[in-house]
Amino acid sequence: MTIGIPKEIKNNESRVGMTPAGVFELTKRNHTVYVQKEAGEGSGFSNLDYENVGAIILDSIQQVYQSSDMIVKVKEPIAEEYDLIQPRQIVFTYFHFASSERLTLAMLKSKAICIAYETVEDEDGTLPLLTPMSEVAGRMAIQQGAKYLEKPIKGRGVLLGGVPGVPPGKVLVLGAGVVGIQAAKMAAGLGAHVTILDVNMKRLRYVNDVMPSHVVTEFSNEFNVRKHIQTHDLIVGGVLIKGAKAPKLITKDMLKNMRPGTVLVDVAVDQGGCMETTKVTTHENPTFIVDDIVHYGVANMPGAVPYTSTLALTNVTLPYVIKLADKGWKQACQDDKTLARGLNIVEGEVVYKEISEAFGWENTSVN
Ligand SMILES: NC(=O)C1=CN([C@@H]2O[C@H](COP(=O)(O)OP(=O)(O)OC[C@H]3O[C@@H](n4cnc5c(N)ncnc54)[C@H](O)[C@@H]3O)[C@@H](O)[C@H]2O)C=CC1
Ligand SMILES: CC(=O)C(=O)O
Ligand SMILES: [Mg+2]
Repeated sequence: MTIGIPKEIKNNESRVGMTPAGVFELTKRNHTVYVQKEAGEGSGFSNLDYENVGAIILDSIQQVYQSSDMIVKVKEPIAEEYDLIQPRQIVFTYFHFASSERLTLAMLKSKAICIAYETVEDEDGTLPLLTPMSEVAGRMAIQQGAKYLEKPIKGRGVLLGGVPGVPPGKVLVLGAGVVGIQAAKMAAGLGAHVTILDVNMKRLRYVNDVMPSHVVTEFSNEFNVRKHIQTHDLIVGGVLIKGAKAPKLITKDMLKNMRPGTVLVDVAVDQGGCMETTKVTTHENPTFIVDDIVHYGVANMPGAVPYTSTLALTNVTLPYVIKLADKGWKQACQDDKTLARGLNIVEGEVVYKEISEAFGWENTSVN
């Protein structure tokens, strides 16, 4: 198979879809790998690093898309990339379709096979290709939140860890999944008081077992959310309903009950956000203010730490890339149900029901 690795063009996205180690595994199996010039630079990989393991470097993104049966990348295609995608081309990347009707329509029109990292799902319901990036984003949420709590950038002016004689800051984490647990762990490590909410009692029991006593679990319901937003300095949104739009746990009317300078880091922004006033932002311009509340809505948080994130992502994607390359998508998905759950759009048809539901569509195909 021919496999193409384009350079990411989303704002401040420095990850790349494959490392030289991944290319090595594919060329060893007689696949051809095209890498766009400088695609790996932001993650510390030169053109020569790729050439040394048998990749062919192409000058332009157009050449990569035109030459490849399968595109392996990181982020969802952005508007400039829509027309590059070819009918029956496999595109293996994050898509987050439920948050963008425009992207969904463009991919339907392309007649490509869109396999979304974020819905590849193991038998036990875990998401092996989302997990490492959620680990990164959960940890980063506290780093970012701590920074935006500083007064010069309109935060409340609270030091999360406090100091001797002064109580620590308070962090509220919505969702005790991968993002939530990593955020709670980082916040607890800084000495902050942490409250973590989920609707899944198994997750809360687990958190209660493994976290120190200044991480307190509570069931997630509107009453508890309304109560805690009044007293917490930093609120991290990490809820997910697989493949679907995130539920809005913090509505606009609730902002007036928060103290000015409270910081909201809505990590779930890529699935539409779990806070009503969330908007997608970029690393260049990560925050905005609504009713004196600081909002952070970067949808590619791990893109800012590519040296860590590219390795963490490609560690988990490579085994599936190899299966797709060796067998083609149909056979690979027949043989591996985990991978098959990643199929979102196939040649003009939505094959993942939460996506059609997100837009209220009954008909799932275009002609
Ligand atoms: N902005 C970014 O750069 C990144 C965003 N993400 C996003 O972060 C989100 C969370 O991802 P993960 O932690 O991996 O998901 P996960 O599936 O591990 O955890 C989600 C948790 O939300 C809980 N939940 C569902 N409804 C809830 C409710 N009403 N109240 C409280 N909890 C509720 C679930 O029970 C689950 O424990 C996803 O949308 C993911 O795409 C992940 C990585 C990077
Ligand atoms: C998961 C995701 O959207 C990201 O890593 O950017
Ligand atoms: Mg994202």
